[in-house]
Amino acid sequence: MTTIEARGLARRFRSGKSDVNAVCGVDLDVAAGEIIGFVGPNGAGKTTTLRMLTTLLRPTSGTAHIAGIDLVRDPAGVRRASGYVAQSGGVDPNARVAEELCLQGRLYRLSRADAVSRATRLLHDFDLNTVRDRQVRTLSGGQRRRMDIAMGLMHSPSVLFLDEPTTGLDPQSRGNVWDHVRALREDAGTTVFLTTHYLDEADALCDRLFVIDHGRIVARGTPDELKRGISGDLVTIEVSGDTDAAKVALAGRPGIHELAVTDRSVRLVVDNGERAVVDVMQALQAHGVGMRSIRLARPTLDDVFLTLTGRSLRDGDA
Ligand SMILES: Nc1ncnc2c1ncn2[C@@H]1O[C@H](COP(=O)(O)OP(=O)(O)OP(=O)(O)O)[C@@H](O)[C@H]1O
Repeated sequence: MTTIEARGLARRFRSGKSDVNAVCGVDLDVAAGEIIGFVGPNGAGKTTTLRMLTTLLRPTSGTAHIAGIDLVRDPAGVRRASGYVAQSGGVDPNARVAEELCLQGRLYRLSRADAVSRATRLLHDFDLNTVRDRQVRTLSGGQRRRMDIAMGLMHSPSVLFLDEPTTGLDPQSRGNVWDHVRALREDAGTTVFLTTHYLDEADALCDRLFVIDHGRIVARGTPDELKRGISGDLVTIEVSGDTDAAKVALAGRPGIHELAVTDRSVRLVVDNGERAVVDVMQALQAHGVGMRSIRLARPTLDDVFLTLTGRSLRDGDA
């Protein structure tokens, strides 16, 4: 089932005398239970797209449905079906954690009893029980971010939008937030659509990525598909015998784009690394060529990003 569907979604801003086309006709299809990463350099149009999908900003043109509900015709319905966690959560720093969660539930018209029971569940799920009576301003960065996410989940939305959920967190807290995001999908089948500036996060956490640049989607696919789309995988084989014999064994095999022989090793650029490793081992064995080691390397998402946008995400940050 498609949970997020957008067609030709666009937003233009008037800036002085000129127009800024922040988002220029974005199509999105996200299935229920997917974790989607929305990545792009600074100013690419991520936040503007997210603000449209969460009804905070009206599209200039295009349509979108969230959980089957029309964004423009029924924005209140979309807000009931989805949760949004902004970059800086709008929580009162002096409020107490459990009380603030209950208040959020009441804003979504949960009964008092339902709000308490939902808050109790989320405090448990997000490891916040020990800080339930603390003031929000006393929380650590990771606790604070987990609380922001819990706030977005009080009304049990089927879709959760997260704007840079781990920015500024230390590696351990980031890993912890990832675990909680994964658990949302495992336990409740929640669809998660997140923006991130961390390509390792996109790689480790997301099922699929949409790469946006200059307001347009320039690539989409699983992290592996995107990496493969760049240049193929790299297989390096160290042979114990004659490298020329290895070359004869491997030349012209399907899926191998490039074959280079050095002193003791053979270097291949291949379509699909896993498949090629098996194929290469069989071919060498069949030709009686001994092998010391075989190594598979993939282009990183940084390579993908650089190729697609001409910028590294890190440059963008700088
Ligand atoms: N209210 C506005 N008025 C004029 N231009 C705007 C407005 N909001 C955004 N823009 C412009 O639209 C473009 C897209 O901005 P957006 O904030 O969506 O990018 P982003 O991908 O979220 O960037 P970042 O990674 O820096 O948060 C930018 O050129 C930005 O300057």
